[in-house]
Amino acid sequence: MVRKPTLVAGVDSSTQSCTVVVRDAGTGALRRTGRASHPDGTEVDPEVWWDALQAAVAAAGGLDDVAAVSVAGQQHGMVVLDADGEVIRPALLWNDTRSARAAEDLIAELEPGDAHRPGPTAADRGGGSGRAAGRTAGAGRAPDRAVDLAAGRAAWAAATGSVPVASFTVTKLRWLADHEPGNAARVAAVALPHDWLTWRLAGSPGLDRLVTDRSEASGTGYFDTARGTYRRDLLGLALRRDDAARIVLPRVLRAGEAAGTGDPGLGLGHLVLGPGAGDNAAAALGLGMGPGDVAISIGTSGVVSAVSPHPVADDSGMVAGFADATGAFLPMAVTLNASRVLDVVGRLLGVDHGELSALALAAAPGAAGLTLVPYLEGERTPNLPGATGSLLGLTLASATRENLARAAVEAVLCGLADGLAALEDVGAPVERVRVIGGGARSEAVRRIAPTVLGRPVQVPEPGEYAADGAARQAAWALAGTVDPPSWRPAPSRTYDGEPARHVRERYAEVRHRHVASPHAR
Ligand SMILES: Nc1ncnc2c1ncn2[C@@H]1O[C@H](COP(=O)(O)OP(=O)(O)O)[C@@H](O)[C@H]1O
Ligand SMILES: O=C(CO)[C@@H](O)[C@H](O)COP(=O)(O)O
Repeated sequence: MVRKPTLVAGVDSSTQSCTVVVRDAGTGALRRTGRASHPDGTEVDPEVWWDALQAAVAAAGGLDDVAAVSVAGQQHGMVVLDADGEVIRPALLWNDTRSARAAEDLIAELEPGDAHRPGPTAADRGGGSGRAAGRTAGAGRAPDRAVDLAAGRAAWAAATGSVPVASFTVTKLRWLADHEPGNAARVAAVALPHDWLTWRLAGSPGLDRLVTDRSEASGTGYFDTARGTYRRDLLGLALRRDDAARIVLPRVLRAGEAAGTGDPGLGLGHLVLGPGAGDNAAAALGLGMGPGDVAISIGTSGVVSAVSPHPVADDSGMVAGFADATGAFLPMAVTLNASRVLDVVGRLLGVDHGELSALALAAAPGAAGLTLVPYLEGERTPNLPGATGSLLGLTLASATRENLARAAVEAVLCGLADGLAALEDVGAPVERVRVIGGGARSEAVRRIAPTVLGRPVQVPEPGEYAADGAARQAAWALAGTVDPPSWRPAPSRTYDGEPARHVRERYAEVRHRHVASPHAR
């Protein structure tokens, strides 16, 4: 009798869509996929993610014959739950910049003495001491602008591994406290998109059954990434609550640790649930990344991430010191403007992605001096949440469709090249660079990337690497082994090209002038 292979599923609940892959647990071979769209917007009712997940599962042929599932998701989104487990308000996503001012306030409020708080925090024991915790109790204190922001940035980097920006959960919680104090007072638990979806798959049991993993916890802004412990004093500081010890935070599972089983009431009782991960950490697992490997993901966000055996803490805020899904670290630089820049320029030109790519490749490097500063949604790296975009260098000669298409591709890649340089500056090992995400489907992106980055890039065959990583994690949780299963890495093609230094130099100069100008904001 031929034994049926064991199947596992991986979910990627990303900004624009939900993707499900079903793979062979032993070999990693792809069996089925399904996809459903998410709505536009930076404020979303989590229920739509649940609906999309179910639609994507159905499109992937269901989970009846699947033994384990794990969920990867867009990072940082604030899902606040009341004591009954009900969502208090729509989630604020990673690309919602309304909490930019809150980020600045929080930076100003943390002092160097608050950075280290080893072991269980005072707040964990139900009390509060020290300056940060004291300010928690003294909720409402206006931030002192005289406090040195540089010292605050250093204190946050030392405390959590990252300097908070509007994307981080901690700043969204401060925004909630300042703008919706009634909602902030009702918060009984804070989850991230993937934590919440895993909890829903388990049947929405008690809040104490919420789980997460290091990669996600490290993106909250209230987790000490190097030590692997929550900083409840920072949670209380953000929410202006002195009872932060009572707020439920998802239990942080070990890499590969099972999160229990699915809900029998939903027909999922046979499923082992994996711990899940942030989408970038899941993609690293899906690509089989190790130290020296870098992934450049061109999705809604532009992400440059590298696996590092050591934690990273960058005071400048260019690099976020996150964790990965295997027990190591995943420092990353993240831009807000990536694939959507190509989408919008394609729309302006009235062309689809293929035609946009052909136009860009028909122009010369540097687009005859036409340079796009692509801050169409503000920007996160560098931290310019209020910035706008700009197109400079228009002349009778440069104003062509080809040059505009090229300027868009070069702009996205220049932002990512700056991120790669920032990772190298903080000592992240950089040996092999791979380009993934929806934007990597563009021939122009693939061919122009090595010229802008100044090094060859590998482009794995088009795939759903975050969902694949989640599937590998599901197989890992099912096997209960120390290491994840060995799956054959996806074949990739190497792209190389003559470095075009002038493109980055011109971009840097134009960007600098634009950001300094009063018209930029
Ligand atoms: N051939 C292509 N060229 C450029 N961009 C593309 C192409 N195909 C898809 N995209 C873009 O990629 C994005 C989706 O990529 P994805 O990595 O799934 O994003 P996310 O994870 O943020 O949801 C969309 O903005 C889409 O328009
Ligand atoms: O905020 C970050 C990482 O810090 C983003 O990378 C989100 O995780 C969203 O990812 P995509 O939907 O663009 O893949």
